[in-house]
Amino acid sequence: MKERIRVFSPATVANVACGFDVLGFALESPGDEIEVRRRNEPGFTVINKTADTVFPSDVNKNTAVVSLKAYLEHLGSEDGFEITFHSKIKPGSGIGSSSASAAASVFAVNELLGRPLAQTDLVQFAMQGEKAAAGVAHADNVAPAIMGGFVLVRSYDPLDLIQIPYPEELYCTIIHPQIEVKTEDARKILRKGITLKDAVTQWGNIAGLIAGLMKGDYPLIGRSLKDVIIEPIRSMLIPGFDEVKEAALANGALGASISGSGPSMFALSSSLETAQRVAQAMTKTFSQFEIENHSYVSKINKQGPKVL
Ligand SMILES: Nc1ncnc2c1ncn2[C@@H]1O[C@H](COP(=O)(O)OP(=O)(O)OP(=O)(O)O)[C@@H](O)[C@H]1O
Ligand SMILES: N[C@@H](CCO)C(=O)O
Repeated sequence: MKERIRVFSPATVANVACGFDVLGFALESPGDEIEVRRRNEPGFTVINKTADTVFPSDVNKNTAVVSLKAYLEHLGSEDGFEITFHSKIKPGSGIGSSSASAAASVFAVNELLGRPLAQTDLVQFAMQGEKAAAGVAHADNVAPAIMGGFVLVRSYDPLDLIQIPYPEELYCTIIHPQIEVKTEDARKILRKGITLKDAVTQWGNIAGLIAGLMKGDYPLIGRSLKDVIIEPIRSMLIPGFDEVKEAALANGALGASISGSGPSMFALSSSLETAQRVAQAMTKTFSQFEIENHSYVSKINKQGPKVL
């Protein structure tokens, strides 16, 4: 039996504008890179070998360990593991930093143990990591991180995850301003109730987005990438949000919104060239607000985590 394994686990964009808590997709890059080694005794250790990223090494708080414990408990295993982080998405970035780690550890150990569980069945354990990080076991980051592509959380109870086909030539631009927004905090500011009018608009858009992805209908995707419920509130935490979004649309993006709970913003485009132009325009606009930021342009990740 193998004693160690090194894996990559992808960043993810949750919500995708109109799909709060129910839709997300995975990116080819960036992601977390971890090595998992079986210990000779029970228990867990976390080693941070990243250059400058700070995240909890406390095994009760790190999402990689919390999710792994839930997975091992399910298997009735008392094995212990050492987890070494070689690279890490910045926590609080809005591109699924906590979920990439949660997905990475359960995927890695499931591989080490000879795949006792199907990949989709790992999502429920990674959700426990999200609960530790955000206070809520939302699945819209961990499900795409583990399954790849676009994943719809049709239901939480029972958990019903649907992979949504999408056009091959879809590219994502991410702009990450150097401010931190914790998901836990960004959830507390949301209104608890919504009007029927907003609900009708929102479910029209989420249905339109799913249909647009499945049909490869770019104009429909663009018309549907709208959020009248969450974005108007959370965008107040992102200086320059309206201008940066406008810059993305003016440069050919199909649509743009907040990635997860922010502060990162995402835009979808129908070609690499457009996605790169959109990245330049968004980053330039953020800079006008004197906010340091960096951008990523990525294809959609098809497979989820991979063994390195
Ligand atoms: N392995 C880990 N990686 C990153 N953050 C972690 C990890 N373990 C625990 N955390 C905690 O999770 C929180 C960051 O998660 P949070 O959901 O707020 O941000 P995110 O995952 O980058 O964003 P989003 O979920 O909006 O995409 C921080 O409080 C951090 O301390
Ligand atoms: N659906 C979650 C995603 C966090 O990345 C939220 O918006 O709070």
